[in-house]
Amino acid sequence: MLTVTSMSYRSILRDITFSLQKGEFVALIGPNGAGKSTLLQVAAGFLTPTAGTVQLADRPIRSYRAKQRAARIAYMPQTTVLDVPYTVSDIIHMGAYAHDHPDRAVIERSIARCNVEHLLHRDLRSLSGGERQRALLAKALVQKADYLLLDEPVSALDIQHQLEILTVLKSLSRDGQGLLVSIHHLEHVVTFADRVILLCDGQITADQTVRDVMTSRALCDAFAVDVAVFADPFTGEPRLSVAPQRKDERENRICTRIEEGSFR
Ligand SMILES: Nc1ncnc2c1ncn2[C@@H]1O[C@H](COP(=O)(O)OP(=O)(O)OP(=O)(O)O)[C@@H](O)[C@H]1O
Repeated sequence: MLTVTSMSYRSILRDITFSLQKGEFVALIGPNGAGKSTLLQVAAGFLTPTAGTVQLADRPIRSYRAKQRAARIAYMPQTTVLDVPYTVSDIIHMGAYAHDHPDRAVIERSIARCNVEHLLHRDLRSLSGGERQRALLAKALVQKADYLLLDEPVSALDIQHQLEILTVLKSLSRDGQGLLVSIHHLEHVVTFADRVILLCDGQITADQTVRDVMTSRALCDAFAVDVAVFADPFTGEPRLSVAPQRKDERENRICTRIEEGSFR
């Protein structure tokens, strides 16, 4: 288990406590500047908290050597700036650094899952934003880590690739990996996540099931939008609709039209 306890980071994060278990798909949501990227970097061991602890399997995350940690946690940043002539193939194979013997089957499966076969010999710097994001995600998958901490991994993808990649991530969690994924598209959160951590102004304001958070007043307060969650009439799956909050509602801090759907 990855456990964050009473963690603060400078003035950006305050008193953060949560845990991530293998097999969970946890969505990290919150407004711009709430601290999601910073939280992921601290949880992944790349930033040292100014208070509190981050433990991985009952050991401080910072006590792991880089290679040991890479075998347990794969972290994908929101943006990656690389000004060296690596091909996509080079980058993806770097993910295998965490293990003494590269797992060919996992490398091939990750390449296929992220749909980057046709890009393998391209210079990473020449790719489009979405192509680059899929290549870097393939690298993270190749790490075969127990936990994946992914910062907006589908933000640059077209809708088909967003759904394909989120389906892949969901299947990884079903197969036993623990995922903490920052996502701005609330519809995707409803469809794919098991649990939601809502971060507002550096503090966790909700850490509950999708059903609890995505129909709660907290969501409206956090984003100042009008939210409706309902059961898809054809499939029964949860669906979410968002609209700008009406001015009078915003001033009165009234959150309207939150409907409990009959989804699972
Ligand atoms: N290196 C830094 N120095 C100073 N302030 C920083 C630094 N990194 C982040 N911040 C600030 O910390 C806050 C949280 O930033 P962070 O990137 O973690 O937010 P976020 O929730 O990921 O936002 P977004 O949704 O826009 O990606 C922001 O106000 C940001 O300006």
